[in-house]
Amino acid sequence: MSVVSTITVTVPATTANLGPGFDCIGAALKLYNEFKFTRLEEGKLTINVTGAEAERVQTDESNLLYQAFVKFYQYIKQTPPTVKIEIKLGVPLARGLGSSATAIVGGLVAANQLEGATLSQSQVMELAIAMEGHPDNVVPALLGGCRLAATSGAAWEICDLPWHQDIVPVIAIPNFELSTSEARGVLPTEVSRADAIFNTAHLGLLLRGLETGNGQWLKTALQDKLHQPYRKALIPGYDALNIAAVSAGAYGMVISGAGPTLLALADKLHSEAVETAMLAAWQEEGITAEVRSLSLDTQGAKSF
Ligand SMILES: Nc1ncnc2c1ncn2[C@@H]1O[C@H](COP(=O)(O)OP(=O)(O)O)[C@@H](O)[C@H]1O
Ligand SMILES: N[C@@H](CCOP(=O)(O)O)C(=O)O
Repeated sequence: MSVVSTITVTVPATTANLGPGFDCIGAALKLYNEFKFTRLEEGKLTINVTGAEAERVQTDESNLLYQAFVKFYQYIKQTPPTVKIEIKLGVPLARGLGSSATAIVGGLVAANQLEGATLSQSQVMELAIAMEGHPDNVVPALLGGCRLAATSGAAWEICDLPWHQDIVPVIAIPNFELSTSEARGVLPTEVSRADAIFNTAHLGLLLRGLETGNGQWLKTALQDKLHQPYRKALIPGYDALNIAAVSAGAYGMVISGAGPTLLALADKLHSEAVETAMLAAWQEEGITAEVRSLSLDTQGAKSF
């Protein structure tokens, strides 16, 4: 492929962890950020952002999308070109829906496409994981679907996880932010053997529950002892939404990524009732939220 002057990349939101899969599984959702890069022959970096909360995104060299773009050129040992960047935000910022992953993947994929696909998809993926520090949001953002990532030394084994068509992700996005670094800051550095065993068993059950749609398995599987017990205090209304979602027929509820968005899994018959119940529960806490059912994105980052 040849070097090009303009590229547009769309990258899906993600919901990472899915309860017991802390830092190793995540799914891409049909909700997107769009990034357009245009090479400039002269002038300086310009970044234009549109969409909800656009004013919260940096428009200088500290912009995460641009940092990922530069990282690509550092990797191939070249000077980055001057570019104009246009960002259309569809993924809410700092809500646990992988906005940072979209920026990292978007910057790397755009640079790679501008340079004629110099790097393989695996190389781009490894750069993205190294930048984000964990694989569970950048991997589905890049590849789509529900993905498990396991490391083997420096290399990564990525597994595409079957997701039964009747399982609907219902996401409840509150009107407040929670940065991933703050939500990681409350986690203990060591866990007990009992908690490690608990999560190992529940993750195994989750994978089979997602594949088969077995509601009984999902109900048990969506429990976690590694991150949610510590993080839920950062999310007012967590217990009330959990009770509301399950009472309305959800299999269970978890924190999406590092939060504060909450994710319920339900079957198609109950997803609407679950949406209504979660919204009402947050309203009772005095919190404005947006609640919607989404489907899985299966394509990941796309460029054109
Ligand atoms: N589209 C974007 N362009 C540039 N930077 C972004 C974009 N989206 C997110 N970011 C950066 O990532 C930060 C949010 O990252 P993080 O706390 O990990 O939340 P999230 O759970 O949404 O990934 C934002 O405050 C911003 O600095
Ligand atoms: N495993 C990470 C996932 C963070 O995802 P994000 O969508 O909040 O960026 C964590 O739980 O910290």
